[in-house]
Amino acid sequence: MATNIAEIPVRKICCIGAGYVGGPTCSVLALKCPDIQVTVVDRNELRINQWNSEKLPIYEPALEEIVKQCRGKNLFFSTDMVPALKEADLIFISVNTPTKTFGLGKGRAADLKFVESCARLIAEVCDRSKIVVEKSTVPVRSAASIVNVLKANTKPGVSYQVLSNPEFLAEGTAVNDLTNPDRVLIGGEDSEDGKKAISALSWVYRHWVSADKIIEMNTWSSELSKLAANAFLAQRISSINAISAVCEATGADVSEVAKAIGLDSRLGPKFLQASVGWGGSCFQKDILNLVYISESLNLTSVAAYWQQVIDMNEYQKSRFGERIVQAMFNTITDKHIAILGFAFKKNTGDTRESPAIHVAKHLLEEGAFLHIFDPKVEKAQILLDLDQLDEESSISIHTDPYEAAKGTHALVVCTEWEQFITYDYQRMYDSMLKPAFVFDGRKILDHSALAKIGFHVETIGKRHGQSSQDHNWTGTNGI
Ligand SMILES: NC(=O)C1=CN([C@@H]2O[C@H](COP(=O)(O)OP(=O)(O)OC[C@H]3O[C@@H](n4cnc5c(N)ncnc54)[C@H](O)[C@@H]3O)[C@@H](O)[C@H]2O)C=CC1
Ligand SMILES: O=C(O)[C@H]1O[C@H](OP(=O)(O)OP(=O)(O)OC[C@H]2O[C@@H](n3ccc(=O)[nH]c3=O)[C@H](O)[C@@H]2O)[C@H](O)[C@@H](O)[C@@H]1O
Repeated sequence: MATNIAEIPVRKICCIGAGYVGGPTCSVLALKCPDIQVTVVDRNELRINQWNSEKLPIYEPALEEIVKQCRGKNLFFSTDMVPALKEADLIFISVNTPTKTFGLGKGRAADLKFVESCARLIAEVCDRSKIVVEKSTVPVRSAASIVNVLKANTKPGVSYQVLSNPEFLAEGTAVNDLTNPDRVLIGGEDSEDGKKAISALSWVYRHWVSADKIIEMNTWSSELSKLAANAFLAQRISSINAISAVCEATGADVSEVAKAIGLDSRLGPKFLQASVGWGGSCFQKDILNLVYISESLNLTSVAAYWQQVIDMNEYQKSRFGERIVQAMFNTITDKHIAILGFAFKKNTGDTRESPAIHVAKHLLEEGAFLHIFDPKVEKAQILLDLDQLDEESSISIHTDPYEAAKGTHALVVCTEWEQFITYDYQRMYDSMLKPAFVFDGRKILDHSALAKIGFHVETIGKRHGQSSQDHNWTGTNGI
């Protein structure tokens, strides 16, 4: 007889995918739910070995302590997927959903092959009913495909409920975001079994999240909300970055403009930090996915609107690289440049879609030698990102920022690491070639202090050498 979903108590959870989402999410889940056994499985043996070792595969503040506290008690990492899936009452699918690199939708659509292979494996091995939760970010209506694959391969007497439960954590603050989420979305089928499955997952979150933050909705709304949230966040940064270009051309200061905008309570101050451009594994791929979905639905104006958010980001990254060359007398051939920060943001070692990659490649193409320092990114990763596996001659990777700066013509800040703010820039200046430049792509340094030392300073959204009352510029409209 088929097990009814209503009869499934959640005692054991299995999560497929031990990445930036699966690892931290399940670690916090295990910490907050001592009555639930959580097993994170992955086919990548190296990654699983790292989760079981002293040095975790990813860096996230406070994560190591949680893993150490729960691992071996109610938190397990394993490559042995079949028993973990068979035993679980609830399964999270938390695998990567990258942009397709070939075939229909190449360069834009999300590749769901990993999600589909999880659904196939679940149906093949499980002999009792389960709740399957889509944690990965997926195109709207993906749950329907998962249901189809499960139904077509299900063993007799077994049934599934598929829920959408997108993740909103940001890297570098994952533990805090998971512990204190703004909201938890749970999308499910509008049926009795669907509602029971939603209640079961809701019960898991209720161990530490208050009921008012757990939002139940239809599956498609939940899937689309995730793509929309990322698109809105990236759009805000692209918007302030677009304004930064206007500031540089007019004498306005983007920090002052951002402050003024953010004080409007309807807009709020967050995600208005102008930068060298946004990076990370998800904004680009999720917006491309939204563009592709819109085009597929013949919503061409909608597609063009969101595409512009990406185009503006490309423009910003290129603009910064060009500005470095221009300021250094229009040539950087054979010049030595130190790059401070290679991760896509502070407090992570992740370099996926990092703007630093774009800037570094631009400088290399112009013939510069790069001296790169990042507190958390491994040397091998930087060389891989810059396609420099065989030939290292134009790049040196440093473990000390002062060594990276020594003998260079310029410092280029690509990541907003807090320790960069308090470095001894006089010491760096003394060891550099003159004139010595600073290009602050994150607007984190004290520019007047740097100018006093003798640096030529350039930053985003502000003219070089501009005083706050410089009103001499005359715009093209004569004002
Ligand atoms: N990185 C982030 O901050 C966030 C990511 N997301 C979404 O979460 C999903 C996962 O992202 P990440 O954790 O960053 O990816 P990731 O690449 O770090 O980890 C995914 C893991 O899944 C494993 N995997 C893939 N197919 C598998 C299979 N068939 N069987 C077993 N293991 C398999 C891979 O080996 C990899 O270790 C994506 O859809 C992403 O868009 C959502 C919110 C935040
Ligand atoms: O789906 C995802 O992967 C996640 O994507 C982002 O998180 P993440 O990419 O980890 O980091 P963010 O803090 O959003 O930063 C993204 C990029 O924007 C840049 N940024 C951010 C804020 C800002 O004001 N200016 C700015 O340039 C950051 O430096 C970084 O390069 C979202 O913030 C998460 O909610 C979401 O879950």
